[in-house]
Formats: sequence, C-alpha cells, structure tokens
Amino acid sequence: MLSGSAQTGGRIITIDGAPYVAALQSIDCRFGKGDCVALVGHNGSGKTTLLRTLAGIYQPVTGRVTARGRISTMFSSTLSLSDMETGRQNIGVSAVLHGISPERLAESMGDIVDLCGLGDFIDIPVALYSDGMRARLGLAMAIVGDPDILLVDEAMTTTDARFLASIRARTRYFGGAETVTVIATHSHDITDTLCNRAVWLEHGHLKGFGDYDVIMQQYRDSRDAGDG
Ligand SMILES: Nc1ncnc2c1ncn2[C@@H]1O[C@H](COP(=O)(O)OP(=O)(O)OP(=O)(O)O)[C@@H](O)[C@H]1O
Repeated sequence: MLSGSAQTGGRIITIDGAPYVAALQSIDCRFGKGDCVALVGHNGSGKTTLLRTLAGIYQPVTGRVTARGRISTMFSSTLSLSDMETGRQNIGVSAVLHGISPERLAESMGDIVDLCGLGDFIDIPVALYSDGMRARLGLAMAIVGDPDILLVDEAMTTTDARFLASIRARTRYFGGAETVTVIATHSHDITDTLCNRAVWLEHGHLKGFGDYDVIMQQYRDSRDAGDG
C-alpha cells in the first residue's frame, strides 16, 4: 500500500562551499494495510525526514515513494491550529481543507467531537488548551477526512494512553485492517502498545525493518551495548 525507496548520501556533503546533509540513504521498505509502523532511531537518524518524504513534502534525490490511498499528517511542525477559534471551528476548517462537504461534516461532527474527548473545551478558543488537548484536536483534524494512510510524529505523544486506546478502538487507525499508520517517536511505551512493524534508522541508513518486537529487541540491545 505504501512503499519507499530513496538513494542519497547519508552524510555531510559540501556543494559550492556550503554544507548539506544527505539525510537518507538506501531506504527500501514496504507497508501494507493493517500496519502500524514505528520509525525509531537516534536523534538525527532520519525519522522526520523519512516521514516527510512519505508525505510528499520532500522529494528523494533518487528513488521513489509510492503511496496508494489518501495521506493525512499530524506533524508538530505543521499542527496549525487557529488559537482564536474553538476546537469545533478548527475541525470545521480542517474538514473544508480535506474536501469534506458541509452535509457530511454535519453528520460526522458529533462523532469527531466525541472522539476528541475534550468535553466543554471543544467550544472555547484553542488558545486555552494544554499541549495534550491540542494534540487530541490535531489528531481528530488529521483523520476527519478519513485518510487511508496516517503519518504522525512526536506531536501525538503528549496525548495520554487512554486517548490513544480510544482512537484505536473507535477509528480505522493505529492498526485498523484497511489503513496504514506510521509513527515517528522516541516514546516507545506508546509504540509498544500500538505498533506491529518497525523501521530502525541509523545515520540515515535502514538498520532494521520488520516485525516490531524483533526489530525493537535488536534496537534496544544495540542501545544497551552503546551502539545506538
Ligand atoms: N531542514 C533541514 N535542512 C537540512 N538538514 C536537515 C533539516 N532537518 C533535518 N536535517 C538533517 O537531516 C538529518 C536527519 O534529521 P531528522 O530530523 O530526519 O532526524 P530525526 O531522526 O527525526 O531526529 P530527532 O530524533 O532528533 O527528531 C540530520 O542530520 C539533520 O541534521
């Protein structure tokens, strides 16, 4: 359903005297329906770059990314909530941006609001929200358009485990049979609960890819040995 392959440097290179980082090299992996994938690795290993490449924000210098289905993202860098608007109004704007008709939004708004679990806060300005509340709203806004592929980063880690369990139980994401979810994070207590696959990056290289428990065991062993 979603596959990526990019060839680049994976090192600091100099062009016309200016330094550049070739952030990913020889990445070759494929995700399918039902996968909830953790991107793991040390700081600067390339997780965010891979996520943005999968989202189409970055184009690989060589190689290609193929995605079948609609992609939606929840990235800390682009969690563009309008602070002076209420949570409900922000959901409305997101629905328009995702091409949802007013009729369809009217039908689903109650469920989305309920999913956020923000109670009365849904109708007050977002400026008054905590980080976790903003993340709850951001995740609801990311899935309002019913995407097939959901890409999320550390922004969602400020939500609590109960909320993520509820999202998993009540939506198609985080392991639902018809969708792909990819999570880039250092919060492995979250991915331990949600993910069935893992991509382990090291200095922009694919160090491991496959079954979550197997790859994470290798990753943790490597860290314990002081390699990661
Ligand atoms: N906007 C940018 N312009 C140029 N290089 C960048 C940019 N963002 C990241 N890089 C470089 O790309 C490499 C991978 O960074 P990336 O943010 O993808 O890593 P990461 O695994 O998400 O890191 P972290 O865990 O610290 O968030 C790093 O070497 C970084 O210096």
